[in-house]
Amino acid sequence: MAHQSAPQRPLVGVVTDLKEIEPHRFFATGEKYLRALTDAADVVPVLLPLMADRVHLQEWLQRLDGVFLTGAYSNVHPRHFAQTDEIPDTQHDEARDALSLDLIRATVDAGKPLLGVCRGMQEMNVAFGGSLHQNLHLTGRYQEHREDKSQPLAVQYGPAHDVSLVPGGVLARVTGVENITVNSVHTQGVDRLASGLQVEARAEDGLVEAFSVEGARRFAVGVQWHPEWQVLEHPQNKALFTAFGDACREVAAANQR
Ligand SMILES: N[C@@H](CCC(=O)NCCCC(=O)O)C(=O)O
Repeated sequence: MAHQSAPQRPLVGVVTDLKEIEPHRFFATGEKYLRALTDAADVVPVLLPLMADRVHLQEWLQRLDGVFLTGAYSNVHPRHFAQTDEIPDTQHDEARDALSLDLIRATVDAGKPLLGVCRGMQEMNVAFGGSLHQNLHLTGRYQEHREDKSQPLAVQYGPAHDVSLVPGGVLARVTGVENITVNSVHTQGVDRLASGLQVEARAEDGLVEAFSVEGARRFAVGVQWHPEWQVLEHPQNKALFTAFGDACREVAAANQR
């Protein structure tokens, strides 16, 4: 009897971060993202090392069924979206910028699903020509969006504010609700939204908290909050990961035909 290959869960590329752990450099990512991908999206995460100088994007994209962009304490370097000088004492990760920004455009061009969280959402906006506020709290226009680092993680990633979902939008359809209470762990935020991005959610202060990519052939969404945090305890966040996983399953099934 011919061997019937078991249905295989989609493979999803996860962009890593550069970590200096003396005396070496590592490419790493947060466990909570990987567990949300396995437990809520039901996909198999594959870490993508920050080796834009060694690996052609298409070598990955031809084999991946989707791409996931994690959050990170580092910030997108302002040279990618503004002429303003680098703000002193800001953590950057230029190796991640070098991979992520090109990978975002290539992923959407290839019609592969894309989900960006926090820094990943900010990268999507920059990758398509948008800009970021480098210090939301200094603009005088927004509520506090930073976490209190003196608090336990459960508080830092706990409920912080509500976001209103755009009626009829992707997130409204996926979650089935009009508002979500989200966590907030970010210093930067969307200033100019890139053309071609559709607002999906806003905070009470008007800050863009989520968008989708207009014209993307598959699911392509960025959210400023952290839906991966205790994802199974938050139905809307689980629905977001499930929708991303479903889009990746469509790609995987098409590739198996
Ligand atoms: N550095 C950016 C993005 C914030 C972000 O992604 N925070 C995540 C913290 C660590 C984690 O949960 O992975 C900003 O400050 O706006």
